[in-house]
Amino acid sequence: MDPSAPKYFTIIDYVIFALLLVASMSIGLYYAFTGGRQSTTREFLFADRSMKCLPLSLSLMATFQSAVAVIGTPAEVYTNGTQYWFIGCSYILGLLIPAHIFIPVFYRLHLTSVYQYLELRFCKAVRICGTVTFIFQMVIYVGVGIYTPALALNAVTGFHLWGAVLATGLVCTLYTALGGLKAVVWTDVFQTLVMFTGQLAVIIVGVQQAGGLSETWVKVRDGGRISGFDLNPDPTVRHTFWTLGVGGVFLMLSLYGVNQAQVQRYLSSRTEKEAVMSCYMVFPCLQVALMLSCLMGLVMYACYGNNSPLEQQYITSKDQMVLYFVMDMLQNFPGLPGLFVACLFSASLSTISSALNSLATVTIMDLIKPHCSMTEARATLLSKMLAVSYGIICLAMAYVVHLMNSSVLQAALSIFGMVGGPLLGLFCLGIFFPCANSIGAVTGLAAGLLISFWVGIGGFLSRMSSSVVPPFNSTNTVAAGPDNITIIDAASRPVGLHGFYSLSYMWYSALNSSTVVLIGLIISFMTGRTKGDDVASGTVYPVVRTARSLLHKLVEPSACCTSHPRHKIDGHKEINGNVKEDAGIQEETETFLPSNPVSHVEQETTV
Ligand SMILES: CC(C)(CO)[C@@H](O)C(=O)NCCC(=O)O
Ligand code: NA
Repeated sequence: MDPSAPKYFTIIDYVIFALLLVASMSIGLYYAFTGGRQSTTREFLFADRSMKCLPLSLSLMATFQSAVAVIGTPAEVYTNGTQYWFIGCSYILGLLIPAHIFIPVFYRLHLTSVYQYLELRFCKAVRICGTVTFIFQMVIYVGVGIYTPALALNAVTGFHLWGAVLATGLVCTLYTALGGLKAVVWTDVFQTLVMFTGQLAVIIVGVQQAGGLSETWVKVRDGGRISGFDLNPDPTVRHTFWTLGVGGVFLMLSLYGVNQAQVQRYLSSRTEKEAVMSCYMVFPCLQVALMLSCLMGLVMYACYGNNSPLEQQYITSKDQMVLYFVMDMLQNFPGLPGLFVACLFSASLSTISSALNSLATVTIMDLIKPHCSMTEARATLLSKMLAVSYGIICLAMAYVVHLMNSSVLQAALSIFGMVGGPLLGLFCLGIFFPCANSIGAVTGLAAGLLISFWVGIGGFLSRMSSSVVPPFNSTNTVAAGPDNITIIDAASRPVGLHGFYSLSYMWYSALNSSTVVLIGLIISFMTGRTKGDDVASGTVYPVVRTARSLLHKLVEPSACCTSHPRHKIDGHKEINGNVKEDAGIQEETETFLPSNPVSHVEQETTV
């Protein structure tokens, strides 16, 4: 059979794909007609603040794991080897810090959106700047998320491009608008399982086609696809242990620490402990997801070696490789291509729905409600209409993405770093630096975004114009192990402004968040820093005191049994999350700052 001929779906494949959409829709309908029937914003946006950690952790993982990762990671591993796998190291600190610093601060303030924190800590203007930046980030990201699976499907199977975009966009918008956060979380759970199953099925069949496990291993090892620790400190090398393991921590913090979509899940937990647990449980889920997508890249290499379908010009971009591989290898397994396409779209649906729900949340809570009072029923109706509107805006954005052209994984992670990075900096400025003031915060954010777009767009343009150094592709991999790559890079290392532009995209988040903190502090000191007493209580994390008490516990282990306040949280287990004004938590909050906590938050949160 001619390998360049388009591969077609069988009827079973279509049925499986349709089943995914029907099942997701049904979950949406179920939550539209049960419980409180989505009649309050508390239910629609916060799932009644009663979620448990298992569904939450799967949902937390699903939010930023879209078809982009399912398609992009194997393509990356196929071309450049397993170096990217080291991003898994960044998950450790990238989740521990949110669990023990961001969640306690945000949860105890009873926020309605993470941007409300910015108003409590700084002022209304900072809150609005943060909200607008977030909306900008998520709309672009969702555009990429809707477009990616549809494009790959179109290129390989001839499936109608805009048909797929519209089908996913509309189904997703509908179940998000009908079922609220409960539907979003439970479809995430279902879709994550479909995603894992699809990937696993392809890997198993792929290993079989490559001649078994040991044969697969020999092929990828001889092909130089197993990378060791690359400890090259050069920040312009795209993927090294430092860019992935350290730069990745900042990326993770911007996503799992301060991104509204994730914080909303922490806030909808029954208890703070449950929120922290869900954050812990994301770790194994993320590692499984990363492992499956990296393995898929290796299996693909074992099957094609250096004769990639891209090289043979059966396809036109790296991002079509995974789907080509699936259609090529799974031809004789009716239903499996459909399962994988369901996997791909599951990954994206779970991302889009989380994004739409969080976009509706910030728009109502940060932009509308503070400025005009309305009844609960009105606010809920408005939230649903906002979810639909954002669905349509994101569909339009998919068209804009269609006009751009870049490797989807790098594009998505660059957006996180370019827009999420400055936001992370803004929150860090507030949480760790009591002296920072509002003017510093706004100026810092502006400076961070400026540098970010300068480097990001400069880098994009200079990569476009200087395709002198060919991307590391399969022709020169035969002889070149990972060491040779470094030499090629070093020889052509760019200088001056070009050096600045060629900063690895994995450092964007770190660079941009540090810029915000640095500029924010300088401006704060120039315009009169905030005095300790003027900082709203509970909005600052006491770094020094926590470090000192940790040290104390290490030196004197017996002291922890008497002075540790943990038993107070445990005492809450049986108390339902609604009763948060309980004395135990008040006391906990007081360990942050010794004055009356959350008094001024209440008017807005306990509607
Ligand atoms: C963001 C991480 C690193 C962790 O969640 C990973 O899921 C990923 O590479 N995501 C790429 C973007 C996407 O899949 O939409
Ligand atoms: Na997803």
